Amino acid sequence: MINEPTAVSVTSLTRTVNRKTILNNINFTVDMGEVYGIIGPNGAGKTTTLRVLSGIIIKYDGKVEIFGETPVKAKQRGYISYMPEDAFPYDRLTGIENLQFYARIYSKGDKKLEEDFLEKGIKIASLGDRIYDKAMNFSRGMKRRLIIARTLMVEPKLAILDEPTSALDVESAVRIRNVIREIRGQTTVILSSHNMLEVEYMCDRVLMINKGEGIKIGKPREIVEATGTNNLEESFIKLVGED
Ligand SMILES: Nc1ncnc2c1ncn2[C@@H]1O[C@H](COP(=O)(O)OP(=O)(O)OP(=O)(O)O)[C@@H](O)[C@H]1O
Repeated sequence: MINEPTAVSVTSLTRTVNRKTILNNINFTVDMGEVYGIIGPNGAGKTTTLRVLSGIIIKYDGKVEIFGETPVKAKQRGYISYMPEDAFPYDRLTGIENLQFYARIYSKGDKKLEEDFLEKGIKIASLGDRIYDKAMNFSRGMKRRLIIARTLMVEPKLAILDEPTSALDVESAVRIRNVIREIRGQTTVILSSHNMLEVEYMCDRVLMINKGEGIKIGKPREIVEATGTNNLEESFIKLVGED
């Protein structure tokens, strides 16, 4: 069982590519079981931050610890389940075959665990009988639900979701937001979004970033109150304007 109070700690994270600073001295910590949002406009550095946390980008300055390990070590230990923004299912497999494939890999021969993962995945995907259909016949929202299910069903210590609800219709986005809210407290989740309004609903705390720099950290309601605005979107505009 998970005991550590701090799941993720990021200190002075800086990434420079071809002399261009993409992330500039980013600092934040994520508590166990928290749903943490990294929010900012296009090009702010959200995906880069998540790719560092996932152990995919290994060239950076600063210190990043995931359950006390480097991201690469945490990935090797199977602590992290990462959903890239452009993740897609295997089109030629049915929905359930997609889930079975991952359940088998992550359960490492433990049949009972494999069944548990699959059962959980079916529930999260909530595709009804369509789960027996080939993924190529799914709508964008159905595909995303399948990918989210695949990411979360394996009960990772840390789930990293890049723009989990982007480009989805209202119904699919609401379903996914509810899934994320439901796992709050059980799984530590870090997600990115440029939809600041939905983040208010999903996240315990947020890190606002703009042009590679952290501009505010806090609970959505506290940020809104401190900035004297009506919502996070207005807060962001006010904070960036004051920059
Ligand atoms: N390997 C790279 N080489 C050069 N520039 C890069 C590289 N990776 C990212 N960038 C630039 O760094 C900035 C941040 O990119 P990133 O993808 O992290 O932003 P983002 O906040 O996720 O944006 P979006 O919401 O559009 O996905 C962008 O200006 C991007 O073009």
